[in-house]
Amino acid sequence: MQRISQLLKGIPDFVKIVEVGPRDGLQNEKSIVPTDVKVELIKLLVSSGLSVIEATSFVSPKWVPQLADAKDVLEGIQDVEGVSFPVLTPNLKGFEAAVAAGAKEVAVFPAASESFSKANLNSGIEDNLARCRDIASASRSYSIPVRGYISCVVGCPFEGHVAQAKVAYVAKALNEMGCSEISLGDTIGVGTPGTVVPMLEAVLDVVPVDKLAVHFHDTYGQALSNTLISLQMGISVVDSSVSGLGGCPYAKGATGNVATEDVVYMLDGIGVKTNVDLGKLMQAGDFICKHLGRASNSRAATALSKVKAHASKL
Ligand SMILES: CC(C)(COP(=O)([O-])OP(=O)([O-])OC[C@H]1O[C@@H](n2cnc3c(N)ncnc32)[C@H](O)[C@@H]1OP(=O)([O-])[O-])[C@@H](O)C(=O)NCCC(=O)NCCSC(=O)C[C@@](C)(O)CC(=O)[O-]
Repeated sequence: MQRISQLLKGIPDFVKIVEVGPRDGLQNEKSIVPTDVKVELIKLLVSSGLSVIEATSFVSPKWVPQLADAKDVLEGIQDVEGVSFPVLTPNLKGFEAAVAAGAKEVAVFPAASESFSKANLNSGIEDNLARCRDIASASRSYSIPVRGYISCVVGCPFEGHVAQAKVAYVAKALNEMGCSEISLGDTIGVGTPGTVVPMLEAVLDVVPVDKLAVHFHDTYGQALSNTLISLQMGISVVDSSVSGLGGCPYAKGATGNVATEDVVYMLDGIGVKTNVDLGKLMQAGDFICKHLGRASNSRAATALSKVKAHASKL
């Protein structure tokens, strides 16, 4: 027991979970999910206790048709108080539309890989950072916090391994432009603690730990190990997606983010507070999985549902 507490010593007492299911989770779904289903999903997630839920993106509907209803989604949750609903904005056009629709927090999303940046945003890293700076500067006049994502922090579907120095370069740029939080994304889920730790060390040299978040996709089943090692390095913000929804259009077979239910189950198990009720979170997961007609990718939710079904038969 003594040994275990030694190993868990560096882990923060409280972890903020940033739920990205309604955005990252749904953005690649082929069939358009109706706006009222998205709104209901967000409200169910709110009732589980989550304090930050990324609601949608103000991107080109030609690039991401699934999120073409961004304005309507924000309208549907405008009466919900006490929760942050950041939205993705790739350029000033998206930023202005988001502000007009009532967004109170936005996120920019450069990549650490040139090829991924071009595929995802039709612009290279430097051009994209210039757009992020424009958004960061516009946001100051509205007092709107800007979150910065970095995609491909350990691997890129086009270029393979991504150098830590490139990630640190983009992280430093986002920090200098005033981003309130910088989320490090293993977009295609190829990282292991062997690649994640050196990447985090390089970023921690240029950005304070309390500004960092981690964003792991679970393609190779490494997301929980990568999350735990990041917490051991002092990071206290974790992005995750209810039921592990999501994928990446540029990497065949890439899966969604680590499931929020699995993160909450692990954190509950090691005594770290999240203020998220796992049972209510599972109801949100059930709701969206039923709508999509598929099983949950959360191992914890699947196991707990089976235990519950078995108990109800006794
Ligand atoms: C950046 C652009 C817009 C450039 O796309 P572009 O085609 O180069 O844009 P453009 O400036 O040439 O304009 C072309 C058309 O798009 C319109 N347009 C231009 N901007 C907007 C906007 N904001 N909202 C709505 N419409 C817009 C613009 O008005 C014009 O309309 P038209 O005259 O042809 O009718 C495009 O590439 C785009 O929308 N990309 C977004 C892709 C995306 O959302 N990817 C998924 C999110 S990233 C991610 O998931 C990774 C992350 C963050 O989760 C981290 C991780 O997992 O690791």
